Amino acid sequence: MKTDDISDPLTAEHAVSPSFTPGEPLLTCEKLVIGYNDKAMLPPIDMVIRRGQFVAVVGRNGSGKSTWFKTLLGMVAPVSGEIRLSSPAMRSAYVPQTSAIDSLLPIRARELASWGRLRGWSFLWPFSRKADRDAVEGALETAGAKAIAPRPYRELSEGQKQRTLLARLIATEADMVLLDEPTAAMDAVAERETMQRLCALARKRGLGVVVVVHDLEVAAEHADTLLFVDRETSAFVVGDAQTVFCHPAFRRQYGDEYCHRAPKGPHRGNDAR
Ligand SMILES: Nc1ncnc2c1ncn2[C@@H]1O[C@H](COP(=O)(O)OP(=O)(O)OP(=O)(O)O)[C@@H](O)[C@H]1O
Repeated sequence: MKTDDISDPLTAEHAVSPSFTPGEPLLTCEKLVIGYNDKAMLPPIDMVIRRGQFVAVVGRNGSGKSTWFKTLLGMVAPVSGEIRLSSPAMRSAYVPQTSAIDSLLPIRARELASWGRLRGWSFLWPFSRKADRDAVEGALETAGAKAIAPRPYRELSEGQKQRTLLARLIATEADMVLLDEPTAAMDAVAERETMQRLCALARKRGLGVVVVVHDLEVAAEHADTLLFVDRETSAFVVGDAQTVFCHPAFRRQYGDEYCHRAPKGPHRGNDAR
């Protein structure tokens, strides 16, 4: 697929939220303290994740990025503070850093993507509804995984597996998606395409998209909001690339170079609207 074509599938009939209000809050962290065994890892976090927002989370290894994700998802209890959802019906989906999917499982990429549609007892009749089948096909297309859909998951490269997991995530039709280093195993072209797809999910479907990414250039180019976490200086900095890259805590870790090159002014991601 050519880079220019990437966002096209999102305008088609698979759109999740035909009408949404960009900027509407999805999830609010209020004085949220994350950590394990009642021990705070970072200062209290105050932040709102909104519809249409694309947040890139950056920070050194072990700074607490995955722990924050797991806390948002209810997998780790907060030390203190609150996580408020906009409504009880608000749904989030997650792609973890390393997939726990057994690589020996005899399943094809399309079937794995269809797991995104499983709810309640629907595992008893997972492929019976046309709406589900259409959503899976749309998700495979959006994730750039159509061509690999018939192939056994275990035979895919790590980058292709990540695309399949992205398709499963899109198939969930969640309001907010959290992805922990989804492009770690991808080449530069696949990484760029994936980031553009995530941008389009935020802009055109109104999802709140939060992605952990280690490539700072990629983060600045695609996200409209950056979030920098740093345990050494107890920093949790949210803002545009300029704000984050020029923050003293960030410069202490990564040097001044990023600050000098940071795009000026509010950045709305790379997806032309
Ligand atoms: N279950 C746990 N119990 C106690 N400490 C943990 C647990 N899981 C992770 N940690 C510790 O919490 C700290 C933050 O880990 P976390 O995985 O959130 O960092 P990260 O920023 O996502 O790192 P990376 O970039 O390497 O993925 C690390 O010191 C880690 O060892």
